[in-house]
Amino acid sequence: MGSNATPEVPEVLSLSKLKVTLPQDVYNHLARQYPTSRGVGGNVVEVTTDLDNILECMKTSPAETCCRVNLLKTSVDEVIDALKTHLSTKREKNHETSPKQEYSVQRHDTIKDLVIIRGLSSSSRDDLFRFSVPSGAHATDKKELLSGDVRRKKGWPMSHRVVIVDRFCAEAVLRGAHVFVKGILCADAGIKEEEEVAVYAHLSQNSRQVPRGLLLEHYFGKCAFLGIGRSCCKRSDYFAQSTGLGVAMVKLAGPPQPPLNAILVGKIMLQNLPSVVVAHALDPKEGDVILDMCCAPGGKTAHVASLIGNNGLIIACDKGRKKMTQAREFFHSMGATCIVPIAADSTKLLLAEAIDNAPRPKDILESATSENNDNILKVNGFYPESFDRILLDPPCSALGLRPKLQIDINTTEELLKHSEYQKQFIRCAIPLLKTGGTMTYSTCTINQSENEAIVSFILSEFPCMKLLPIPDYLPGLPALTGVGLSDEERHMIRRFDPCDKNIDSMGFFVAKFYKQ
Ligand SMILES: C[S@@+](CC[C@H](N)C(=O)[O-])C[C@H]1O[C@@H](n2cnc3c(N)ncnc32)[C@H](O)[C@@H]1O
Repeated sequence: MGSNATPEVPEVLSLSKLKVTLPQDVYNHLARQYPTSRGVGGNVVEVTTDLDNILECMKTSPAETCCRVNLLKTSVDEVIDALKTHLSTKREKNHETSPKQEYSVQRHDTIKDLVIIRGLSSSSRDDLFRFSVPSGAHATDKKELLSGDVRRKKGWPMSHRVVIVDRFCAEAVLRGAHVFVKGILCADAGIKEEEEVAVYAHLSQNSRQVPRGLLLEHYFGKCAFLGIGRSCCKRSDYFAQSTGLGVAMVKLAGPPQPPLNAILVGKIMLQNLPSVVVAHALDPKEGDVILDMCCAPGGKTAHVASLIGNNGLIIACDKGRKKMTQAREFFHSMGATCIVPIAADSTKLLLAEAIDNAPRPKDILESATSENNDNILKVNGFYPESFDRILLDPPCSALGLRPKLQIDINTTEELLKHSEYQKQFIRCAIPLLKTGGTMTYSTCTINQSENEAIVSFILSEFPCMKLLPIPDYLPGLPALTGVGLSDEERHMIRRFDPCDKNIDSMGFFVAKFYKQ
């Protein structure tokens, strides 16, 4: 930098001041999809929304935590009792109460295996940014920090030393995780074990990288305040170790998240509400032969097994072999014995035209072997008309996931590529489905071209496929207008907006089809 250049200063923001942005053409593409209101139908309510509201809500986690109860191992009542006891017990040793956060634990109004946990204090603690928190026993020795006016001018707190984490770590923290050392990029000098620190998320601008281990005075990036935590080790250990806890979060700038780590393992699964809606929309029956085409990490597959009490056959497929070995472990931990994991490209699972006496899925599995001694069967595919139900939850732009502090999509073409890939799964799924069978399609994106436009594609390209109404007891909004779906069709679908005041959840889409 030349001597006349303005010295760089970091951009230090509170979560409420942070704006999640999109490249202009992506913004325009999405903004065109959002009319100002949608109709009312069943338990579906009218909503006025726009893309800016959605982007604003994306920064924080949903205020409610959803625990899906694994009915294979426990009951909803047992889970509610255990969660109430757990959340009312002091956890000072783990730094998790200061002051103690109260939570309500309730059965969901209409979904039989869902328990909702909600923090009872104000939903957001962005005010912490002003550092009005009283200095506790572990507060920083302020004298050490008051040395520089520079520090104040740069916008760093005078009351706490600072730790800056990468974005992925930051998003996990806003969902209730602690900071693991490998997520820490930069920290003030002199941080001691047990010291209270202010934690920030680094948001890279123009792909600007921050080398791990940087001292705070050398940091000039853009960052947002996440909350206050207690350091689990001294500063040098952050960067000397590759695993372990770096900072235990004490107060979050976003909605409080209940501490549920390692609680009721195998008996509950933390899932977002719309993800729970998917298996209920599929409505599996005992004895069904079901294909889950994109199953990893496996939350929805395990849910389907829970709903049929292991009485049926679920073939769970994902392209990644490693993902499938992990999914197999997960299914085992959930007691989901009716799931057979396979690793394959689901867009290529369709074998030749229907043949007389074609082997059924069960026969194909019985004659398959595992190539790598990892119990993942090698299967080349299945014959047409093989499955009673198909669950298709394909890769998508994930523009509904929360919290999201930054969006990685650069062009509209990237969005359009997702929908082309989704169509490949559909072209394979429909012949594999039995006549009279049903298919549930879901994504975790708000992008209409991967949602409503895919429904239109299925209805126009495959006359054998009809939309089926998702039952009224399952919450959600109707589909967007603009891609030729009738009002009746839009109300058969469930869409979830991140900014919906009635269901504070992530962006999601679920549609169900019948093959006639
Ligand atoms: C949205 S995720 C599925 C999440 C999963 N249904 C759940 O609830 O845990 C999409 C998955 O599709 C997988 N995938 C991508 N391309 C695939 C392909 N051609 N065949 C099978 N799986 C694929 C990815 O590996 C990823 O795990």
